[in-house]
Amino acid sequence: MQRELVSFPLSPTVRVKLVAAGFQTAEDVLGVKPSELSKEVGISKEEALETLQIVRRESLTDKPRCAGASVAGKKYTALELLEQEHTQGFIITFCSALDNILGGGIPLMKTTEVCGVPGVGKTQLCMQLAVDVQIPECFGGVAGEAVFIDTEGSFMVDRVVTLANACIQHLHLIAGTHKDEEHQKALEGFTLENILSHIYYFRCHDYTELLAQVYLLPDFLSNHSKVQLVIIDGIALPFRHDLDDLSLRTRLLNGLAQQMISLANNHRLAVILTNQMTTKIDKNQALLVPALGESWGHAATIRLIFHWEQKQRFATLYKSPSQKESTIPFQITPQGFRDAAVTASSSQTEGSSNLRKRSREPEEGC
Ligand SMILES: Nc1ncnc2c1ncn2[C@@H]1O[C@H](COP(=O)(O)OP(=O)(O)OP(=O)(O)O)[C@@H](O)[C@H]1O
Repeated sequence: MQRELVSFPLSPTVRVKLVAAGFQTAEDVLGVKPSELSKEVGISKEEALETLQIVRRESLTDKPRCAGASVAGKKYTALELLEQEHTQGFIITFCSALDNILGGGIPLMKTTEVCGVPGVGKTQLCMQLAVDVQIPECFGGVAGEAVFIDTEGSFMVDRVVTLANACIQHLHLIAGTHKDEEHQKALEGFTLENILSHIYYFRCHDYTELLAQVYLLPDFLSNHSKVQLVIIDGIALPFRHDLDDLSLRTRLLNGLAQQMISLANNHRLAVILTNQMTTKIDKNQALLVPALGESWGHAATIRLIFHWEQKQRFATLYKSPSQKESTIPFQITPQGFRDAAVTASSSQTEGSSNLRKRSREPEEGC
């Protein structure tokens, strides 16, 4: 890896400082920790992290190019892409209405952002998915593992235990109707202990820790090849409270979004990001919109918005490259994330989601 640092898309100031400090090639930089780089070069920790992210990302895409198989140059026919789409897995949510509007569940190889007001059920979905991703293949699952990055401290292990036990119980019921060896064998490994030990939990207290964690993920994933789901629960909190420099914030967020997209593609896994809602005043109306601004809206491939309508929770598929915009009701039961109890007004609707500002409604009685 002898690519000169001057050929990387770094800011001119950082480039000059790197060269002045004696860093010439990508190889010189990649072995250095962000805090050391910051000290040695005389740049901020954020700039050091961003520099390492850029160099690392560019170097990764250079590798296949050097091997004579450029990623950029690799061509697929539409038929190959169609086959890829058909073989692409999904992680079921245990809410069949949500799975349906998503085309089968949370897709692997894509980034999905879940936005919503506090208490609407974002973390509940994340914890549910960390369990569901482990469902064995013969039960329609992807038999994977999960990485859970928690910026808000919302992860509750007791709750995961409840969700996991409910899932185990559900699979036992299904296995009762398929009394073959494959299902019985798969169930033997699907224990509470195994489920909990295949959720890798990281707590990040600020955006530096979050960026560092994301920066280290490729190495972690190389050693944990069964990980099929990476969750960042609370993407907005570290960036909304600790960072005043808005242009730096945008650059760091763009870098993070790019990193998550390449993780999803390179490791064939699903990425889930949760985001808060914030109030935007538009034509004298207060609207609830996802935090982090409009440019962040392009970061994830799929965007779901969870919201309340009176006493009912709803999920709106707001953005998807392949599925139409739809709204479905859901509920959080003691067993986990589930379909809403059927009522006349809670059937699937297209489009229109009322995301206007309104005070938080009380819980549904479940
Ligand atoms: N055992 C349970 N039984 C029923 N509902 C539950 C249970 N545990 C949690 N809930 C529901 O889930 C809600 C919390 O949802 P969650 O933590 O996912 O919110 P969130 O959207 O992530 O909010 P925040 O942005 O504050 O993290 C609770 O208010 C409650 O309604």
